[in-house]
Amino acid sequence: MVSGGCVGAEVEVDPEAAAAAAAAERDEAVAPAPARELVVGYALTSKKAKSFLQPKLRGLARKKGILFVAIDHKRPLSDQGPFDIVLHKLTGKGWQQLLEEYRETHPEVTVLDPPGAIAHLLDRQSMLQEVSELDLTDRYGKVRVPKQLFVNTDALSIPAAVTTAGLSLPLVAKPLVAKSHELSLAYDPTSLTKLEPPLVLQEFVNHGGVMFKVYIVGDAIRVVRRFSLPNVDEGDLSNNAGVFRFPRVSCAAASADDADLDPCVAELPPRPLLEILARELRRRLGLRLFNIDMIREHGTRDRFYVIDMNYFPGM
Ligand SMILES: Nc1ncnc2c1ncn2[C@@H]1O[C@H](COP(=O)(O)OP(=O)(O)OP(=O)(O)O)[C@@H](O)[C@H]1O
Ligand SMILES: O=P(O)(O)O[C@H]1[C@H](OP(=O)(O)O)[C@@H](OP(=O)(O)O)[C@@H](O)[C@@H](O)[C@@H]1OP(=O)(O)O
Ligand SMILES: [Mg+2]
Ligand SMILES: [Mg+2]
Repeated sequence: MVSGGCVGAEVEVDPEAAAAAAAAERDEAVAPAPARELVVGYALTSKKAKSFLQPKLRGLARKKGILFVAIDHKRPLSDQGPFDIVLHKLTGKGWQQLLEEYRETHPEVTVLDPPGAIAHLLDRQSMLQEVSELDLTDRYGKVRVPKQLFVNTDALSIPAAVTTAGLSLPLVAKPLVAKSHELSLAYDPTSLTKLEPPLVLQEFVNHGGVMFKVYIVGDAIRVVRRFSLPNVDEGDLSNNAGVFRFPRVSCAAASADDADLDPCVAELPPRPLLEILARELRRRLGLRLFNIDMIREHGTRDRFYVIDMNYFPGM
């Protein structure tokens, strides 16, 4: 290993690492070169390209014969490439149309994922529909969606609409557009009239302040714990009035993987349950690259709720 990051710093060589590097070089020399490079065209914002295409990933990919090539999203894709895979997370209408045309004329290219399927996750009204229809119950647990209501009327009519729909306070108010992360918590009927539709109101489910982020990449599943909002009790309900805004909570939340947590709260959802859920959602949504935010209802072992899904999230 080489220590000292700045130019002119003294370089110290770790003999073990140097030997390993030399061995790897030898292996590379004798290993057969990949038959052909796999070209992955990517259309991402510069922020996303930076967070996703880190040097380590590029290096690993190169070793496996995978090359990442930036796509110019303003030019027809047929004039670029050729690509084996197109990886994208841009939302403009012009881009969507270019991509659809390309999909029709290039069925041999894997587009990750079809724009129509992604659109389903970009709207919080349709986002959780498949989880709700799946209504998964097996011997490992149940997976539900919190009761929710889409609101696109005058804010003054929200309390009545909430009563009619049978939703209980507190409610999490989420902007309809999933790219917006300006969420809030409303404890009382009056604060509901201060919200700004269009939005989705979701019953707040107590879950002990820990959530599970389940990442799905094709057949692979990875789960991590993150801190989340704490439980709300009866006292909080009677003592709090107003709208509590909590923008970008998931970005602020630290990983809860190494924390000293109550095991009943921290236990990861059972793997077989996640496998069925991921397989079914992949099939029903037609997506291969997304994540599911899950919580366990506090005081239960096996009742889970899906509260959010994101296309091509930060991994
Ligand atoms: N129904 C709910 N019950 C309890 N807590 C919730 C509920 N919905 C959201 N939360 C809490 O609020 C956080 C943000 O909600 P959500 O994940 O829907 O927002 P988001 O802005 O789409 O997040 P992301 O950055 O993951 O896209 C969750 O991570 C969780 O801590
Ligand atoms: O950059 P992007 O637009 O993809 O931002 C995504 C972000 O990933 P990044 O870390 O790669 O930026 C993710 O963050 P972490 O959960 O990993 O903290 C997550 O918040 C997604 O919900 C965001 O996607 P969006 O909901 O806005 O589409
Ligand atoms: Mg989320
Ligand atoms: Mg989200």
